[in-house]
Amino acid sequence: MVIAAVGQICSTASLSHNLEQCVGLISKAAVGGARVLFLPEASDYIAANSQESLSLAQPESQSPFVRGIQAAAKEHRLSVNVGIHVPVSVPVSPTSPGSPPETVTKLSNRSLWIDPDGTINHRATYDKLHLFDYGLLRESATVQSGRRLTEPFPSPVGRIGSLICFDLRFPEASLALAQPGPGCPWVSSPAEVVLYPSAFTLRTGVAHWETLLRARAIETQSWVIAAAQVGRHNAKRSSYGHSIVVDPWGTVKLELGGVNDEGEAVEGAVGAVGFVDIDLDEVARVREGMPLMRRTDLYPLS
Ligand SMILES: O=C(O)CNC(=O)[C@H](CS)NC(=O)CCC(=O)C(=O)O
Repeated sequence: MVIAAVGQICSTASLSHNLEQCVGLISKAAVGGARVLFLPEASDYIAANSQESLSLAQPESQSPFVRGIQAAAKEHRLSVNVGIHVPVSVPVSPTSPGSPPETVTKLSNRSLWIDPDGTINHRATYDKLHLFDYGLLRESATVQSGRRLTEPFPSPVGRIGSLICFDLRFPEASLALAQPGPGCPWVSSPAEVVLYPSAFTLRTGVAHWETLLRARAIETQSWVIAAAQVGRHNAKRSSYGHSIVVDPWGTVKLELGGVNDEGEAVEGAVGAVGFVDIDLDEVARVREGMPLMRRTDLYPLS
């Protein structure tokens, strides 16, 4: 058994305030005996609009937010998974034939893994593949979709498959990580834990959040860990909260607080940290007890 901690924050456009929240949670997680802390998507900031989001992003290697998380992870000897934004240069097709190639700056919506010595595990970096365009939110206006799944990587709580938020609605991605068929390069070492750091909306959270997370755990026969943003980020935007850990049988092992109907976090929900014993034998027991032999010869995953 290894203790994992899940932290819930309310990011705003103030990176220093967001860092403060995360560092506080890293310390609480360490005091509680956790080996790993899972933090939400976009822990570095949630901006009020596209321009602000683009202007706040900093390269990973120069970001005071990332450095602050690295220093706190090292101080407390703890692994940390955290969601950030990083600028990326994206080629655009020339406006007229013969004009020079141009680029625009967009963002990667990135999940980072920081080891207990404070270094970034670059093999564990994942850039969100599916972008959320719904209602007033147009993620594709600022974010460039990632180019690949990240091969499941070892951690103190088992082999991890990283996905982010809206990726939750695409079961093929989690199946490829945790129940890979022939043709997946990591077929011998599938994920045992699937991550969905998130910032879900209220409307979709009430309707879908827990059901989707439990379904992903049940069908991948994996632990599912979803650290979530909660409460009001700015005048226009709130997140649903309810960070969850689900075991490979689909039982909810941990759930943190959410928001009221107005989108205000309930008492204690911002800055909450929860602890779960991750029992990896449970993955083996569930997978051996009920083998899910996919007929990917008839319905290929890719
Ligand atoms: O905006 C940022 O900076 C960080 N990114 C997010 O919060 C993203 C894109 S707007 N949110 C989601 O994917 C919510 C998905 C969701 O709510 C659903 O699938 O129902």
